[in-house]
Amino acid sequence: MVFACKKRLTEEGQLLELNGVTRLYGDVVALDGLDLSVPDDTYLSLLGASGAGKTTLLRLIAGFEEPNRGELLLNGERLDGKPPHLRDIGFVFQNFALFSHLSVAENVAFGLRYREVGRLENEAEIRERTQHALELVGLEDFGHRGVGEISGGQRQRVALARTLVTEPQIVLLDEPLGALDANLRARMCDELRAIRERLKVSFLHVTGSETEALTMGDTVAVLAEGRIAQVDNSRSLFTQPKNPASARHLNAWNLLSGVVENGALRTSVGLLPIGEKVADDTPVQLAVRFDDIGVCAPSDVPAGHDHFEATYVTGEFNGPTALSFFRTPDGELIQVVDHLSDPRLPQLEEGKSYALFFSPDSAVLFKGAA
Ligand SMILES: Nc1ncnc2c1ncn2[C@@H]1O[C@H](COP(=O)(O)OP(=O)(O)OP(=O)(O)O)[C@@H](O)[C@H]1O
Repeated sequence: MVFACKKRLTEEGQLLELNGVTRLYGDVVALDGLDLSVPDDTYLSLLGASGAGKTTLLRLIAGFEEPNRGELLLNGERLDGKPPHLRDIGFVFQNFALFSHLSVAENVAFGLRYREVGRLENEAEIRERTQHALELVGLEDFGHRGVGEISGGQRQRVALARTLVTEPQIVLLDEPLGALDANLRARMCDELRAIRERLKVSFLHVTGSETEALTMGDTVAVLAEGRIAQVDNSRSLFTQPKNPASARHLNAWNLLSGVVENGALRTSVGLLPIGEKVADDTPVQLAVRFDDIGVCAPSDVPAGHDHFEATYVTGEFNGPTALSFFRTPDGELIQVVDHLSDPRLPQLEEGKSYALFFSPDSAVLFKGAA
């Protein structure tokens, strides 16, 4: 049995489009004129900090809430105003929301038996579709078990099967790995991607974890202050963030704010040269990645590098990488990453001042206030 293809794309090949979507809660602007396109047959990660509006966005797409302004289109047809059960959209909740008194198979079959539109009554067909959905998520032998008799990762897969059995055009996943322990999370990352690739249904996966977003998504969208800051593939986003909001969300870039003065950047750590011509008094932020900074004695800065001084505060050993924290004279915290397989940093002494140096080519300049 093959799940039916109900897709009819817009001319641009977009499955889901959000145009100027705004959602207000009293004075709180949860989404602020947000634009987002989700192509067909894609895994899109949506990365945002706590309170950025991730859940609100999913709830609007699913139809649990309506926007104050803007439009949502699925296959070119307006979604806003349509009740959730008519939207053809699957939703996997963070806590899985399974029925504890029903078996795995009955949880999956629930949507087929009781949905308002297209309800199935033929038991053989319900059984066949349920079994197929369980096979898709690798749980074909678990249908008879209670949901209390399976592991966290298996519960996650039951929640996914329960959504997939209804053949949605797109599946929304709200922090789907949040309830799993770290080892299981890594395994489920692979499984979710594999299931999606077999099905060719678009997944929109929201998460606050940059590693999860970068690992999972063919494309990653960064949500900041109710808008999309950048949409890109993982590598481009990580290596070339286009604005400070994206850089901040990647948890891999130091940001130094300042103002251009005689062709250089006046920052809290002193004057830093900048590669491009920018008018004086322009507010600018300079971003340098944690792993592009070297550390040495102030007298040993290698030629061709920019540098500033900061005091070593402490280090954090994470296994393959070590993170070192420095504080600039006016209190900014700077992070430097060293890789165990290729260590670059000298022995560091707490409270001692060092030169933090970087190649001007590795720094990214953002014009505009912080
Ligand atoms: N029902 C509500 N009433 C009032 N404010 C709300 C409501 N729901 C969300 N908000 C506010 O809207 C903003 C976005 O909330 P949302 O839950 O979408 O964020 P989130 O990115 O999912 O956060 P988290 O990762 O912490 O779950 C927050 O400032 C939140 O406090």
